[in-house]
Amino acid sequence: MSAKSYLHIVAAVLTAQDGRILASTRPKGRSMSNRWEFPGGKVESGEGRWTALVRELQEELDLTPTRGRPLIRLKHDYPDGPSVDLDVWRVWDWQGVPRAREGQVFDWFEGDALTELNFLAANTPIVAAARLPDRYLITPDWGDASLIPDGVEAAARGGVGLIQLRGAWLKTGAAESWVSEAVSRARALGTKVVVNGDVDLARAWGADGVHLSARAASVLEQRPMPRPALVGVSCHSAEELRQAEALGADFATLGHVRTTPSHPHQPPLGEATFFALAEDARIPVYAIGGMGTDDIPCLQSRSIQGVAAIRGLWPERDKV
Ligand SMILES: Nc1nc2c([nH]c(=O)n2[C@H]2C[C@H](O)[C@@H](COP(=O)(O)OP(=O)(O)OP(=O)(O)O)O2)c(=O)[nH]1
Repeated sequence: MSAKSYLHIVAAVLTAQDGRILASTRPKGRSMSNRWEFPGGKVESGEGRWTALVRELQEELDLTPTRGRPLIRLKHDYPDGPSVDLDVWRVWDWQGVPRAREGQVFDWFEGDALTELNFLAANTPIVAAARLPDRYLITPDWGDASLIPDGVEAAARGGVGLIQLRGAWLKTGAAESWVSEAVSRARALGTKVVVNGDVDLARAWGADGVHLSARAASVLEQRPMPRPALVGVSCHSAEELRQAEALGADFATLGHVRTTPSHPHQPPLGEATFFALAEDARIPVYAIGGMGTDDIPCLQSRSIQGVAAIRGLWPERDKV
């Protein structure tokens, strides 16, 4: 049997300096018209990916992108339409002012507002990737939770866009005040905060979402919090990734990629297995386990969201 053929599509998540993202409708007369999408189109035969993206943005919006990187790549089979291999890029810099050249409607949206638009069916994970940053910090499990708000603020100031609050301290009496302080300081800097494991606490404390273990995710039939809340799942295998996708999770962490002090006796996935699993995933994936910011360029060159880490991202104690 011959392998199914997929149309290679490039699309751009144009991200302005204030963080807003451009989305546009498919023009009348096209398939799936009026649904929202990210600007882009088919790669022509023999054309490079970036060249195709530049051409599509010039044709559709009169813009020339000048800086970008792969964001997410996934395949989708439309039941009554094409099978597409969506190769989506984050673009931060461009020349020109966008103008609709094909009768489409476009606008700039905050990340959360994107979840309210009627996007093409393939785009749910793309919207998740567009909303998520490349660095995901998990708080260390310290006895002294009073350091959490300052640490969270320092990390947010350093550009960490997503933080998971985790640790035994979450169950202590003082936790609520540390969490609400951390959430409000992070939010003021545009950083989101999710709570490890406990959906009720995440809701009660006004966090931006929850991060679940694969085991906790496996007993759920649907997302425990509706969008725009974020739902993440810790995955270690293809099976757990499929489970997270079926649940409608916004993202997964996958690891551990390398041996780490926190898992000294468990064999790591290793980079080859990590990349094989992550590139096959249909939701954004963060590499976890011995990873740091130095790994981000390599991960991004392969359309992987970024890194999740404790040690690799928690600010030095003297900066807290
Ligand atoms: N540009 C773009 N295309 C997307 C996105 N999501 C998604 O499923 N697609 C699909 C829709 C189309 O089947 C294909 C894009 O091809 P295209 O935009 O060149 O298609 P087209 O205008 O020639 O229209 P048609 O052939 O589908 O009628 O990829 C997205 O976010 N942006």
